[in-house]
Amino acid sequence: MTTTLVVLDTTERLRRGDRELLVLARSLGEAHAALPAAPGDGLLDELAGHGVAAVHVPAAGPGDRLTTPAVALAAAAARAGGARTVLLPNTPEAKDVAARLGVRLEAGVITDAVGLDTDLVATKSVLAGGWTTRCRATSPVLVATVRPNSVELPAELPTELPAGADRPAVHVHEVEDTVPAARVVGRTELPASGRPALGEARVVVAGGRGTGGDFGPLEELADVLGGAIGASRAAVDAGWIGPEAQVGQTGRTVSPQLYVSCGISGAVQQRAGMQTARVIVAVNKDEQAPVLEIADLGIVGDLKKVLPQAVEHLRSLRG
Ligand SMILES: Cc1cc2nc3c(=O)[nH]c(=O)nc-3n(C[C@H](O)[C@H](O)[C@H](O)COP(=O)(O)OP(=O)(O)OC[C@H]3O[C@@H](n4cnc5c(N)ncnc54)[C@H](O)[C@@H]3O)c2cc1C
Repeated sequence: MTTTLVVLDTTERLRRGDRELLVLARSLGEAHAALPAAPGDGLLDELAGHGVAAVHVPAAGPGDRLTTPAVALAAAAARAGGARTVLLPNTPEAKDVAARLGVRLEAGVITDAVGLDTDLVATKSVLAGGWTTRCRATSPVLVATVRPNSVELPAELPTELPAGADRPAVHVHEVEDTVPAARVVGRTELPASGRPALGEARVVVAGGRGTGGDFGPLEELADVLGGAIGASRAAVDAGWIGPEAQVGQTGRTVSPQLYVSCGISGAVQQRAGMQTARVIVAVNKDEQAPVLEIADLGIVGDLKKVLPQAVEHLRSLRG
């Protein structure tokens, strides 16, 4: 049975994106996980529930160094476990780890995957989302970063140790990390919005110049749907919303189940960040807007009228 190593950056609970990687790893064979520090029993139980056979941790925590500790650990864990595939999230930090890990393991690296089949053929959305391609590494080891919301999760998600199951074996690695690295000199917490993180949200409601700067109706819709708020660059440049909300070529890439585009024309740079959404709903008052070419459902109308109606309808459906 081949082994797949999943590189996670949590030591507490699994997030949805972590679970997707673990489900994908199990579909390929035996799953191992690399964690930045020793996990608590709760996390070990969750990992056991996902069928993880072994957990790899460093003898010393990551300290204030960026990237290189994770690379050193993942390389040691991949070698020790004989991993054929290493899976990581699709975050900028994890892509940085993936690139360096590819060098260390002499592995082919595939980023932005939206699927990976049992023959290790990855599906990618490329050229600003205009093409879907399939590719495969010719090296013995594959390192891949996978976009969130690419893997269907089972309806029942294990959160505790299944009856009769053992906790995964924990392997501690003395990793030598002598490579020069950037150091963390300070941290600023983003204010909590109560909404899911944009990169992992299953629903994204995004606004552009057409909002005129009023994101209130979008926030109401996002809250009814349990979604995150995104934005076009025009909205960010206008100062209506922070840059962390920007979706597109120079912003975040999102791949939610549902992307509701509101008052966004659908320029190619915006599409680059959202075209792999499973369902795209666009609200635009211009029936010629390019976004309507890629929308599964297009609503031609003023978002200030359409969105409150949608919110009212959704609320009435939920009683
Ligand atoms: C190098 C580069 C990188 C870029 N990166 C990004 C990026 O990462 N993300 C990004 O988004 N853009 C990016 N852009 C900018 C991109 O080209 C567009 O300029 C931008 O996406 C336009 O934003 P918008 O659709 O909100 O605004 P507009 O293009 O002005 O569109 C506004 C839309 O709102 C509609 N509208 C107006 N009023 C209403 C209303 N009341 N109700 C409903 N609809 C209404 C209009 O019909 C129109 O379609 C980049 C550009 C460059 C050159």
